[in-house]
Amino acid sequence: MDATSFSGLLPHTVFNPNFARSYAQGTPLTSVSCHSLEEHRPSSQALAFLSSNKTSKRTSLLGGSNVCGPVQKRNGVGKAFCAVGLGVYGENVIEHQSHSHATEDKVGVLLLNLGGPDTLNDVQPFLFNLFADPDIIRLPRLFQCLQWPLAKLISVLRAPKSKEGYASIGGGSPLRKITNEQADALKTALKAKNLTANVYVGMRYWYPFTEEAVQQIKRDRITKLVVLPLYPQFSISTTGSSIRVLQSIFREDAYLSRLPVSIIRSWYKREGYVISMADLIENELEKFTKPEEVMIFFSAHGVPVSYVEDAGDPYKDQMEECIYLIIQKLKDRGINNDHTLAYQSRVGPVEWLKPYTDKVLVELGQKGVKSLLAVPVSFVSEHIETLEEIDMEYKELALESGIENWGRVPALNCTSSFITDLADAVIEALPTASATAMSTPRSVSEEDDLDPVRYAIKLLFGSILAFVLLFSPRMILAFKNNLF
Ligand SMILES: C=CC1=C(C)c2cc3[nH]c(cc4nc(cc5[nH]c(cc1n2)c(C)c5CCC(=O)O)C(CCC(=O)O)=C4C)c(C)c3C=C
Ligand SMILES: [Fe+2]
Repeated sequence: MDATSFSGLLPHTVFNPNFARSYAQGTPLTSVSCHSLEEHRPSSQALAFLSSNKTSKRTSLLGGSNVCGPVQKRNGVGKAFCAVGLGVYGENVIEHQSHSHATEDKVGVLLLNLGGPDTLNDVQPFLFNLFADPDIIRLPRLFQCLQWPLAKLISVLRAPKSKEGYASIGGGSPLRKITNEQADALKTALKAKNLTANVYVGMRYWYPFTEEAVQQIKRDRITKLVVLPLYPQFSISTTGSSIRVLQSIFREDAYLSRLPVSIIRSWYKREGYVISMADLIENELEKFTKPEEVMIFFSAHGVPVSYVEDAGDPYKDQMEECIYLIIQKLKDRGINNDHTLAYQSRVGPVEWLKPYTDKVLVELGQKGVKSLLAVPVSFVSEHIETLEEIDMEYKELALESGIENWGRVPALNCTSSFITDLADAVIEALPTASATAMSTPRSVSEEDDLDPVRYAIKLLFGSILAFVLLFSPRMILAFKNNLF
């Protein structure tokens, strides 16, 4: 498990963005924004804000600061980590006395998740929030003032296609309900292990937003916090983005910036997780007439190649290691099926991790594979990409391509061995008395954005570049090919 503990004051070093590749041991974050709930409001309000409050601190509009705090230390698990910042991992460790004198600790666990639209009306504003995230659409620095207009444009254009998907799975995302159930189950599992804790849910792009969860944590006067992103593998676009938001909230608040916090940044190596996945696979294999002939097809959520190659996102390496561990566990049980890994859910005109799920399914069918078991592996709840993309789109494609027997491993959801293991992970990660800083200072670029003249210059150049970018042949082609 890869966990990090923090509390206390802010580090004061701004790092060179050229160091951005070194994600290997740290928490990858891009621009540090002075983030607030405004960013999450439905797009019309967000855009109104864009035009009416230009000198505000909401520097995510211009984003792209590529700042890293210098915090790095060895945690209890013996792994080096970086507390904050875009892939830059300095040696300085800043430790502070935490709230360790509290007579009785009040433990909180914050589950971070992506969030999903509750209804079809929520789809476009949800997509706006997603595309407005500089960790999802990573624009070159000069273009970063386009983040919101671009998010508006893409969300409006993509909404009809997404709505169809959500309509086909019952009119909204099941993520909120399932994550709440996981939170309840985790609380019970912790209680069974003699740890009384409040478990909170904080979503990145829809309700209940991370900000709301953090406000509740403050109201409850929590004295120790464990942050558990519900993504087994770390990616800039998932855990990285959620932690960036947390850091910016904590940075602005005296109480929170002193709260001892541990962040579990990835947990795909945990024995309990690997066993739970192997159990689910074994169980589904048994439903086939000839289980030993089934191809185990891991389908991971993709990310753009540039995340891995330019920004040092450890996601691909972690995914490959995760698959290896699950396969080893199956082999230990005498299950030696063929397996393969492919990446799904590509969006936009750039190159994503390969091979692509749809292409591999067709190839396997053409090669004569007759039985296939799809295993979603980036995420622990059912959601649109399992229920619609895999169960409907990919199944249809596979059957058309010659595959005759199709199965799909369910998401872990509230599987008890999995929840019990999460409880162990939380207990192992409980922050100790001394901890390092959670939040980063504002970046040079952010400070620039507080200056109206510099802001106006950036906006002018940004608009010119926006024009060029939006009408580039690549973007036009991407829209034509339905890649948004
Ligand atoms: C545009 C870039 C995207 C990246 C990068 C990305 C990474 C990523 N996402 C998940 C998990 C989920 N994604 C979900 C929804 C979703 N994601 C994107 C785009 C990117 N994701 C879009 C446009 C959407 C909206 C749905 C759609 O229109 O297709 C969800 C929520 C699903 C739900 O039920 O509501 C999850 C979960 C991971 C794990 C990941 C990187 C590793
Ligand atoms: Fe996604």
